Amino acid sequence: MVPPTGERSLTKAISARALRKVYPGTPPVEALGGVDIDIADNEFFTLLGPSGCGKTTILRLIAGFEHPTSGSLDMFGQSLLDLPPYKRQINTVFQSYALFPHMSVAENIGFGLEMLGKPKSEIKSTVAEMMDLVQMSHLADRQTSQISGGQQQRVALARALAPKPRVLLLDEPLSALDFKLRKNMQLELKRLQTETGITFIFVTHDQEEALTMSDRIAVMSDGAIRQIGSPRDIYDHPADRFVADFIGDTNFLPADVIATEGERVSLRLGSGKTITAPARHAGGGRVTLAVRPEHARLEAEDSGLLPGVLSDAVYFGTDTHFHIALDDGTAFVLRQQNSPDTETRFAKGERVSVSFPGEVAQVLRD
Ligand SMILES: Nc1ncnc2c1ncn2[C@@H]1O[C@H](COP(=O)(O)OP(=O)(O)OP(=O)(O)O)[C@@H](O)[C@H]1O
Repeated sequence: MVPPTGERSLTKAISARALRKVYPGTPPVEALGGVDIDIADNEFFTLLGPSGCGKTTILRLIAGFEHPTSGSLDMFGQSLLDLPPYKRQINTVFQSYALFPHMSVAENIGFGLEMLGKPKSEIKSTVAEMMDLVQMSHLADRQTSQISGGQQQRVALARALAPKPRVLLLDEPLSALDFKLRKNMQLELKRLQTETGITFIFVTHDQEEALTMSDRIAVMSDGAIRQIGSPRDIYDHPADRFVADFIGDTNFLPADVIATEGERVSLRLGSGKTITAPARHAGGGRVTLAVRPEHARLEAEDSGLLPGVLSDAVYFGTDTHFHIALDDGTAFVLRQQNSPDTETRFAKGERVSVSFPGEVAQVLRD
């Protein structure tokens, strides 16, 4: 049976400690430099980062296609390291769906179960259940060479889910789909994860995909994890400059700490004006402030925090992006939502200023 849906349990599906992988070669490549991760049972967990940061290596270690150089890797409390891939109760969905083109949808979905030697009646009922789950029952007898890319993706998912793995690994499974289909499949994947209760570990370099689907995200760079948290946590409270830059758009402003009081700091901005902001990282001196474009306001020259010149205003339908060349030499982008009664108060070339509440400014360590 498919595991029951419901509250995510705190059982650890996957737990890695000091997980390190060096690929041999001249010179050897350290793909993972000692990573700690805990992924909860029934969690939609995403590994997010730029190309080459080590995401796929983590999946390959979990699947058993590669062996770690050092460190531990457990699944539901038991070490995976001496278990061959076929004994791991883990399945993988690849970017290339790797379907058999001359087999029907139903035959493709049942293939893994046949290989496992399951009885015919069980295969039949599981295949029917899986086709229903991915809404492909109406195309059961169609060859997979004669269905669309999005439909092939559904079949690949159904085939991977059919043996009821405890953990499903998904390596950029949506990247071959066009924009609209990808959006639909994002919702679909989240639904499948919730309905089956299977732990999904999803790899992507697309931050929007990660934000919309995941319970938690691990942001990676250079074989290390920079931050693990909920999408909101990572967007609103990036741990460092890399995360703030990689997730969404951010303005970076230089500032000097002039006083620290408990968890708040007073900062002097490039314009000489001061603000108070929450400080999650101790330390004084020069810091970087990160301010999201949608958290700032455009104001008249004298009333805001940072004066400058409005260099461009780009209309995007739902919102307008204002580009401001600040007097201290920093470029700032500010985003304002449009509504039928929004009127642009400022013209290009006009002197303006930028304001934001201290609460929304993130004080970053570099
Ligand atoms: N078999 C291999 N032999 C040698 N180096 C490898 C091997 N596989 C991966 N690497 C290197 O290890 C590093 C991490 O690769 P990995 O495939 O895990 O990254 P990734 O984050 O999944 O990247 P992408 O998004 O491009 O798939 C890269 O520098 C890559 O070149």
